Amino acid sequence: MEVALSKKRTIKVSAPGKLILFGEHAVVYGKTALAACLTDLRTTMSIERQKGDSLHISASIIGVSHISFSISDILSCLSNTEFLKETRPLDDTTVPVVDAQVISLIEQHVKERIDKLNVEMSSLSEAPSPMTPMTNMAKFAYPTAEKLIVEDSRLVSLVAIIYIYLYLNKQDEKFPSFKFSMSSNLPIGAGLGSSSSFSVCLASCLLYQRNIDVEKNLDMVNKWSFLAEQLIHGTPSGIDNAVGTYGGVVAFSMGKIQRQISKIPNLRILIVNTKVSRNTRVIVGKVRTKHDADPINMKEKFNRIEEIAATCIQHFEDQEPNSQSILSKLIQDNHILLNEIGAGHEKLDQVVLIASSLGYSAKLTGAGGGGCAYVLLQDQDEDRENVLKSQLEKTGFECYVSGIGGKGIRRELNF
Ligand SMILES: Nc1ncnc2c1ncn2[C@@H]1O[C@H](COP(=O)(O)OP(=O)(O)OP(=O)(O)O)[C@@H](O)[C@H]1O
Ligand SMILES: C[C@@](O)(CCO)CC(=O)[O-]
Repeated sequence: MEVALSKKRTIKVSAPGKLILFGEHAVVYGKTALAACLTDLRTTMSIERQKGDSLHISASIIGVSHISFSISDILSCLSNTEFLKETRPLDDTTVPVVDAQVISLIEQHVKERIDKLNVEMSSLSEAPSPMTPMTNMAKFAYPTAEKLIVEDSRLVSLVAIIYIYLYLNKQDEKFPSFKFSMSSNLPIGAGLGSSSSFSVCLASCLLYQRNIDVEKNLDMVNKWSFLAEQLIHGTPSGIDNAVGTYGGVVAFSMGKIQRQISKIPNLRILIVNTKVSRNTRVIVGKVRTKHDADPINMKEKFNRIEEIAATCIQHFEDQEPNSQSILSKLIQDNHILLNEIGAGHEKLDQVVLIASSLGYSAKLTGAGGGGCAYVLLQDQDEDRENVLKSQLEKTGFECYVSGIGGKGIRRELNF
């Protein structure tokens, strides 16, 4: 495989968010889940080659309007590790791994850079801060023996960019200088796969820059985006990045897509954001604690969740003309089970209640604990839908309409 640096100056791609129809959390324990990519909610990223010795990152969506890192500074903070010396040809057999020591050093470097920038900026009166303060100071722990605390939720994305950039370019003598820019119309940390769409874009841009034709090597995108997801989430099942990479509607279990579902009915779905911020890593950890305390009971619930997903897949494949009432029941049952395993939140129940008072079914989607739910809309009853939307919005929720299915990773520039 050709791994020379691309001569193209700018690479631009987009990747979709995802909607888990059935099976979140159970999928982390090897069960089958059903998920679809969100046609109209996407993250876009571009990488531009530039002169010099820096990585410049612009990502207002996560509160970073602009920040730059000197590549030689990053390399010198890793000089006592083996990471840069261990080079392997970049082909589809390379399995990227999370190196806790390297991650820790990069993270420290990122923090120091942010602190330095903040000090510099605060000394300039009236100057806009490059780092918008975030109110939600989520705490993360990496999936290794060595527990690292990252105090700011944007930090992990910067660490992921630097780590995967180094990984994919370390076989060269000279590291290229890039400018990364990203934007998104997905809500962040709301269960719609904002992190996976970011991860898929990051992997694709960096692979394109290595001259790898991403559209012909989706398995590589999936593998490298899974690495970014591990940095952000800890122990993801891989469903989110698989949907973002391959697109469509998929049945996923045991780390891979088992089936692309081609015969999907024309589902009309309303996505409702409770605006309760939460973090997937934390909610997955909470479910894990419950599982470890009572594995038999939790496994039984995961089995029931899997049965729900399997019933839905069967209905889609059989092209049942009257699947609405069956789907409604599956949605209600799955939501109850998600509450029982510890993924619920009172605001999500409020969405379900409002929906059911008007004859609709709804369930949480994604990790839960806040974030989003979806409502299955029915025949075109515009008046009733308008009442539903206005009641949800009056309660303080935000509604989105998006198609499901379609393309995963997509080139946005003809490069
Ligand atoms: N557009 C983006 N650009 C850079 N980083 C992002 C972007 N979107 C998400 N992230 C990273 O992902 C983290 C949020 O991930 P999290 O998994 O909690 O939310 P989610 O992906 O929306 O939810 P879920 O995994 O349940 O679908 C953010 O804190 C940030 O580090
Ligand atoms: C909660 C979860 O099942 C879905 C998050 O979008 C976690 C995962 O599969 O990695």
